[in-house]
Amino acid sequence: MLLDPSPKYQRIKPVNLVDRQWPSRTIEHHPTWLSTDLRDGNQAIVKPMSIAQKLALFRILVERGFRQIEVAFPAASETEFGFVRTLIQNQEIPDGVAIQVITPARKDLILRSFEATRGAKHVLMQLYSSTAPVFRDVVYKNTNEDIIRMAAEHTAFARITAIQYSKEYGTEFQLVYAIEGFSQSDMDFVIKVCDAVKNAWDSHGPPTARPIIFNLPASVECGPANHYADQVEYIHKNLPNRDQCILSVHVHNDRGTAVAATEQALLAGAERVEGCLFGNGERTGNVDLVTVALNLYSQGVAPGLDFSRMDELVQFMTQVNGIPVHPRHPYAGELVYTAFSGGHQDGIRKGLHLMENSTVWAVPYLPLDPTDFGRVYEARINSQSGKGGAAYVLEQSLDIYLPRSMQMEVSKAVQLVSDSEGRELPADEICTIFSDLFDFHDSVGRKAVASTTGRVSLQSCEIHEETMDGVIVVDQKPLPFHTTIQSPAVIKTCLQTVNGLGLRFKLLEEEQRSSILGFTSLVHLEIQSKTGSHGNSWWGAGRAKQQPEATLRAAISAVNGLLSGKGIANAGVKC
Ligand SMILES: CC(=O)SCCNC(=O)CCNC(=O)[C@H](O)C(C)(C)COP(=O)(O)OP(=O)(O)OC[C@H]1O[C@@H](n2cnc3c(N)ncnc32)[C@H](O)[C@@H]1OP(=O)(O)O
Ligand SMILES: CC(C)C(=O)C(=O)O
Repeated sequence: MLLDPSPKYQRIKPVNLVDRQWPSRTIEHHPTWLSTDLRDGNQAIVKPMSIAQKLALFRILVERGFRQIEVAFPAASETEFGFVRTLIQNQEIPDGVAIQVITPARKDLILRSFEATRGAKHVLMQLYSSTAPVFRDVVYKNTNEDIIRMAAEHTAFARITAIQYSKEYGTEFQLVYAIEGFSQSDMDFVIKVCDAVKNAWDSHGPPTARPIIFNLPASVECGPANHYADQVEYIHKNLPNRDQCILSVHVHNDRGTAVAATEQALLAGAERVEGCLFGNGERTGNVDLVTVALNLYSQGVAPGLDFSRMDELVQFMTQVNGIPVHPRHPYAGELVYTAFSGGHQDGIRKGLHLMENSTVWAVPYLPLDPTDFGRVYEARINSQSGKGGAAYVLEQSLDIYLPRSMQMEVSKAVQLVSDSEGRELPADEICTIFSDLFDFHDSVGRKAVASTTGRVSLQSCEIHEETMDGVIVVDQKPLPFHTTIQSPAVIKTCLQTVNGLGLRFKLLEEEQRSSILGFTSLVHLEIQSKTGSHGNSWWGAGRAKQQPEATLRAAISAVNGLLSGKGIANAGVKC
């Protein structure tokens, strides 16, 4: 790299825009979208798509809501030409969907493009030529006058050809004129070219119902997004007959600001956006239509495109383009609805709980609801995670909702493993850690059933209408019991049964919850010394089809935990 890059790289000269309006506007409606996945996306991949692949993608684009689709560069190859023919001959283009094809301003290629579209209903015929000095001097090696003449002549040729093909095949042709290199051009010169194009189109046939679309690309994004918006606003304000034209933008992502440039251009007066799904396309790609659309969605603006089955789309596009979607890609990446860090997990979990009673999305760290796109929020647990993350995993995996002190104990145990082993802990392992820690008895038997290794276990229990009988084994000695089924009575019976151990247990708290999985009980006991002084406390967890059994299992688990030396130091000595 150069210490001083200024002699090599010249700064783009911003347009002199007086009384700029776009910064204080907001976007209220979605633009007209055009997907160029089958053209710009396809011209920039190692193995361009086959006709079958293009057809599958075309159907997906239609299904996801695109009404304008650039399908090919027909003059490029037999495959491109053949694809357009296939679409038309097989009647693949639904009513209301317009196909776009692109051609350079060269008569033979324009003709070939018209030939490809024979018989289609509504065709957007996109011609392109450049107004940028670097193209004029390096590629065309001509003058500004030549550029204007070239644009006008080829537009006139396209108009005459369009009239002829319309007569023969009933096709409605709409002109799209792309000013290649727009953002590197002088804006007054762009206006001259656009004006010449419009005059050529209008003067070579009767008025057309569909307005000309002027496509204003950042063919190479080489200036800041705000400069691009200024350029678009300049055209918007100064183009003659502005109300008879549509302004379209087509931004590449060379500076990584294609989305910002597109959004700002919409504020500045653009009405139509061309781009690709997930930002495919030449070099750094075209603007990502998924991001632009979902940025609107996140502001409460209906985007007119459907991304509700995001993973399917990612999978399809990855396979057809041979280019993966980055795990952190906005809205679509594998990791964008995932939190590893404790603070984020805590905020998201609290937010999701509050959303159960709210309709306005307000979840910290999650700008949108992943379920809108067929995704779910994932808390993934490593050494950066806190209690909220593990608690969320248990809620999702075991349908178990822990009080704060239990969460803290689980978190300590999880942290011990994840930090010492330097790895992520999968949900199953977290369930096992929890089950082992709190001797979780799940007699419903869904997941993670801890085997009872404690001194106390439940051998049998039978629940009648009002009472419960059974046998608790204490140090291998079976002890029958009989109790009413209310929780305090059940816990009391359990504690009386284990009295023979010579220890005193006191009930501190009990929590119950029912769901389709059964009843879940959490019992918090304190162990007390013979003199009655307070010792540590510990929780037990139990689940069963009937509440009294769940409570009994939880009480036994808590006793076992305390007997094995586990304990939260509450108020006194560790027993
Ligand atoms: C910015 C964009 O993405 S535009 C789309 C670009 N996409 C593609 O190029 C994919 C398909 N392209 C092709 O199949 C071929 O390049 C073709 C059929 C268009 C032309 O092929 P060739 O005749 O072999 O020309 P080649 O590609 O080597 O060079 C381009 C020629 O077109 C000229 N040209 C470039 N842009 C334009 C234009 N907008 N209008 C007219 N001529 C142009 C160049 O000056 C050059 O002319 P030259 O041969 O007199 O120097
Ligand atoms: C020709 C236009 C549409 C284009 O693809 C570009 O300039 O990038």
